[in-house]
Amino acid sequence: MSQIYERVALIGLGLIASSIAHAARRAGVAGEIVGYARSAETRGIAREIELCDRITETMQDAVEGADLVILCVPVGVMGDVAKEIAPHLADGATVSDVGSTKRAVIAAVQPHMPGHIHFIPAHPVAGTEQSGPRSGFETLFDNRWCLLTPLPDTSDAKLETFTQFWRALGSNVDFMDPDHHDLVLAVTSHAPHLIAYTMVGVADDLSRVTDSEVVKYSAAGFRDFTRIAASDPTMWRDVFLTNKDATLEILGRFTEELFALQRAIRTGDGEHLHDYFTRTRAIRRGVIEAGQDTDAPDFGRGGPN
Ligand SMILES: NC(=O)c1ccc[n+]([C@@H]2O[C@H](COP(=O)([O-])OP(=O)(O)OC[C@H]3O[C@@H](n4cnc5c(N)ncnc54)[C@H](O)[C@@H]3O)[C@@H](O)[C@H]2O)c1
Ligand SMILES: O=C(O)C(=O)C[C@]1(C(=O)O)C=C[C@@H](O)C=C1
Repeated sequence: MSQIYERVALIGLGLIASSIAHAARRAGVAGEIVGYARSAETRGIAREIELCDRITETMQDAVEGADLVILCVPVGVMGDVAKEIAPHLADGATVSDVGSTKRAVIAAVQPHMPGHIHFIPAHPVAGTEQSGPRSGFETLFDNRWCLLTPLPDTSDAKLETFTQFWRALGSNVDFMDPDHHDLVLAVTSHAPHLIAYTMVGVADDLSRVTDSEVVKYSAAGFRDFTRIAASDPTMWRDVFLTNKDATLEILGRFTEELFALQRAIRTGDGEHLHDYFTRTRAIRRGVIEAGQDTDAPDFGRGGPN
């Protein structure tokens, strides 16, 4: 793969930035990768593991001369970071982000962007419950979606170059309206995280269920909940505060369905339960048969019942 950007600046050296650094290096798409982290400890780790070609002490030094700048910080501070870097951005640079919500990030960042800058919001739909500069790995984005929510006046040429960048990192790229993005992610990521947090909180509240029992006896479903509930609290606080409407809409619907299932259990309405679980199973199998879940076991094609 050949170089796409001369200098890529990563602001905030956590899971996503460190994965971008590894994947960009693997693909050879950046002439130089420059990183900025606000804490001296993180900068020290980043230097020690040689995460980037250069680690800077200030955001200004990181973005100066960069033709691509990616904001890899929690969504709640995107606006502050955008404001701080704005005067130092190179002429015609592309600025992007990796935030899990898009409408609020656009509202926070766009007003600070000078006219010569091309702001292209992005969301790689790939992650783990880990955080920090050591947690990244080069295959994180392989075969995952990266959703771009370009603004109406985005230059076609800059968008094409940026799309090539994410494809080179291993992602499939798709384009979405920011509000639609936030609604889709509320269903597929944000509400499920809140449900996992709640379920683990409930288990923790039960006096008989000690921490060790939760881990020791957890079946696959609950094990996934505990993994997800170990995700970064700052990141997820910001996700919910910046995707309020869509998350509340989905949680409202979720609660209605949950009450209906609760009622079916109480009244012994096995038919309702069976019909419901049959419908949800068909959805899962449909996804697998359509080839949309590359991680999934082969249940949909004649595997175990
Ligand atoms: N973790 C995931 O699964 C995942 C997946 C896709 C997108 N995202 C998004 O990516 C972004 C980063 O998430 P992450 O998982 O890499 O988090 P992380 O906690 O691993 O890294 C975030 C980094 O930002 C730094 N930071 C926080 N506030 C800052 C500030 N004001 N100025 C400079 N640096 C600051 C933190 O110190 C940390 O190093 C978030 O917006 C998140 O929504 C996360
Ligand atoms: O696998 C995980 O740990 C994740 O939760 C990753 C996940 C997701 O919900 O799929 C979480 C938030 C992101 O914005 C994108 C990806």
